[in-house]
Amino acid sequence: MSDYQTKSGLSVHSLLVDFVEKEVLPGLEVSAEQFWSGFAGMVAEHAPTNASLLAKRDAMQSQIDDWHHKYGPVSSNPQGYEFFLRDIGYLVPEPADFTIETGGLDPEITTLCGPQLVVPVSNARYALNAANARWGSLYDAFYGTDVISRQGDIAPGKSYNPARGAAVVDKAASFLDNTFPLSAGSHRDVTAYSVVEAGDSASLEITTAAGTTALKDAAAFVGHATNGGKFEIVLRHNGLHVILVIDKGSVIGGTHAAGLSDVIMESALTTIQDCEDSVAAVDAEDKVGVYRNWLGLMNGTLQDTFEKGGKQVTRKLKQDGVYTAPDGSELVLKGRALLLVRNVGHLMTTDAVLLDGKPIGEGLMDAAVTVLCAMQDKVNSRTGAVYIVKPKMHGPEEVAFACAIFGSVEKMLGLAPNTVKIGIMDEERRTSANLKAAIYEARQRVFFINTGFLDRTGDEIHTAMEAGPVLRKDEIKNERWIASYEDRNVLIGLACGLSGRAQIGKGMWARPDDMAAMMEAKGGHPNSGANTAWVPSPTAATLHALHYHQIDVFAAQHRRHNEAVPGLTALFSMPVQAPFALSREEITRELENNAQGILGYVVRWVQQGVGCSKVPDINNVGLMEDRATCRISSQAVANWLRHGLVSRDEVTATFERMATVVDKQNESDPLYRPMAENFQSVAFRAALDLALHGADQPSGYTEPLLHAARRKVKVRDKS
Ligand SMILES: CC(=O)SCCNC(=O)CCNC(=O)[C@H](O)C(C)(C)COP(=O)(O)OP(=O)(O)OC[C@H]1O[C@@H](n2cnc3c(N)ncnc32)[C@H](O)[C@@H]1OP(=O)(O)O
Ligand SMILES: O=CC(=O)O
Ligand SMILES: [Mg+2]
Repeated sequence: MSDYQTKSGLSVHSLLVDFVEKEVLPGLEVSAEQFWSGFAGMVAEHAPTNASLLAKRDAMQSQIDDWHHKYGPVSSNPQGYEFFLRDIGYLVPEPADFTIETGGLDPEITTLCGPQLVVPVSNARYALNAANARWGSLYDAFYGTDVISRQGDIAPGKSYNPARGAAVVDKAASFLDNTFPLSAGSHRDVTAYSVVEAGDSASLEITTAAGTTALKDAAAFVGHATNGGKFEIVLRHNGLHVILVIDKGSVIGGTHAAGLSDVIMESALTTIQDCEDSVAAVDAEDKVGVYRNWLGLMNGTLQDTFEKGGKQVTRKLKQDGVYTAPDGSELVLKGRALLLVRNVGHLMTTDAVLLDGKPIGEGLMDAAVTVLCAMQDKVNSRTGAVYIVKPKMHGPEEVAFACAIFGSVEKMLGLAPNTVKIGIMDEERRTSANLKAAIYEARQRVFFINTGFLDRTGDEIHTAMEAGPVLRKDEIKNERWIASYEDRNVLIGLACGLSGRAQIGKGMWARPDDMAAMMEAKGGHPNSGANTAWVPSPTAATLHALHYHQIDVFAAQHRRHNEAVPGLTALFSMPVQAPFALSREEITRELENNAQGILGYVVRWVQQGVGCSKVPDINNVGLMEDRATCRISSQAVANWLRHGLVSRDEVTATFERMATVVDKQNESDPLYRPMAENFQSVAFRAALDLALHGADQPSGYTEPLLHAARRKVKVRDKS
């Protein structure tokens, strides 16, 4: 029996047909006929444009390659380079000043500022955790990370260390003193937090050894409730809630004079459920798995049962919190982050659906199916909006194309125009260089712009592949081009009126265990005028939330409003280095570092379908690796190969050597198959090919090789 069924002229994999017809459509006022015929129409309409946009990327890249062959690096003639880019249509005319017009957005997007968590939606356990990461324990975040020293008396140890606990309570008290100062004294000395009712209103009374005091800003007290025997006091600052949990019966509360057992922070205001770079979804089976989780997040039914700490745990979406406001009215606090979904970009195709026997654009399918699932939204947007984050678009034309796709989806599903909002990832060079025009194309539906600096770095290397050898990957980050890219994004966003209307976001913190360093670095994000920034985990969200109490983002945006936007010369200033500026040892070490990262990431992707992993670098620092970070490493090696800093044999030998290191790192994983035993294995070959053939990959993307390898392994494992 064929795996495919004919639906309005498309061949659709039965797994997708069943999912759509049996799991998504029931309960919606969309018939199967309406969905498939609408989908077939939109695929037929958009497939040719999709193909021509991809062809244009390749054509422009080869023109840029030719320019470098003729003139060398950009620095040889910056004005000539810019002129050339205009001439080939890479740079387009800037539109006149305008203000975005998007309506119907939730406050988490427009008026609240806070962390944005990203999670692979394919992993239900993590996806649920990420949705629930709206609220996080500050005590746990302090205790469990290096924001409090892990050395000496306050080291964590195997069981609870009361000295570390005391350091946690002390640090939390400092946060409370800075954010919710008392009229007299310190939160450190509080012996009782009590809600006192007087007539129709209630107030927060605070007692210290010196007597009775209160919050300096009495209006910061916004609610209270008794939940499961714990008394909870809700405070608000910069729009974000903080909950003081009073529980004298608990281990921690029992040691605190006022019984303060935790401080719960409003943490991930928004969470991106990712169908893209943190996910390995290569066929109909995988894609349906991804969509099923997204559906469950939308209709509130997703749950996952797993073992943790020797116990079976079932994780579900959190309910909203209900409190009593000081005036006696009800205060409802949303239990979950506002969920956004990242679709894939315009590049890849999927054989889950065939048109004339050929795979269709995966982005077309993602748009249709993720929006259809979102029509079952019972727990997410209060305005009925659907938030799609669209990655890897090259320039305004591709943004306009994404908007046209969303428009077609709205039409086929009977949704009002502009129900589907777009988050523009500024992560390809042509988008950065034409950002104002790109935002203009989406002005009626844009809900965020953000700097995906990881993909952006990969694209920078790939675009300038022929210009000369690139710097080491950590050095690239410190160059002027990236500072100007970050600044341009904020300043152009402000000029287009995003302040108070949409998010201006910053990128990922890719060292998930280095939270002290994150706290140093990420304060710069709100301070630069970004109202959100990506974090890799719920704990990171709770910690990064502290920054939004320290910094008033709208004031920062106001401060920057009239700052001049850096010009294109700075944006195109990525240097190339003299071929022999590095010692042999430095070259070998960098090559080893890249090889280890690529292998460590790719092997789990290909063998196990894990799209995002924590992989140790050469200094044994755990790095979040996804397709974007892998793009950087593979493009960096490909570039050095192209310019003769390393030879093909050297690259191969290094990958073989590092395979042994990666095998050792994974030795406790029962599902892992060592690579050093067989250098012809699919995983090893895929990793090596990403480097050896990196220069030939479209825009330097990793997914074509990764998908092909994973599909091979899936077929082999099944047979
Ligand atoms: C360039 C880009 O596109 S960046 C965007 C794509 N990247 C991402 O989405 C990164 C998301 N982060 C992750 O996937 C993970 O944090 C990783 C892979 C980096 C590390 O994962 P692990 O090695 O499993 O982390 P670790 O063991 O420290 O922590 C696991 C715990 O943290 C939770 N956790 C970790 N990351 C997340 C997350 N992003 N969302 C929700 N929960 C998370 C897990 O649920 C788990 O808790 P549980 O046992 O209660 O379920
Ligand atoms: O998607 C994010 C990036 O940095 O790339
Ligand atoms: Mg990216």
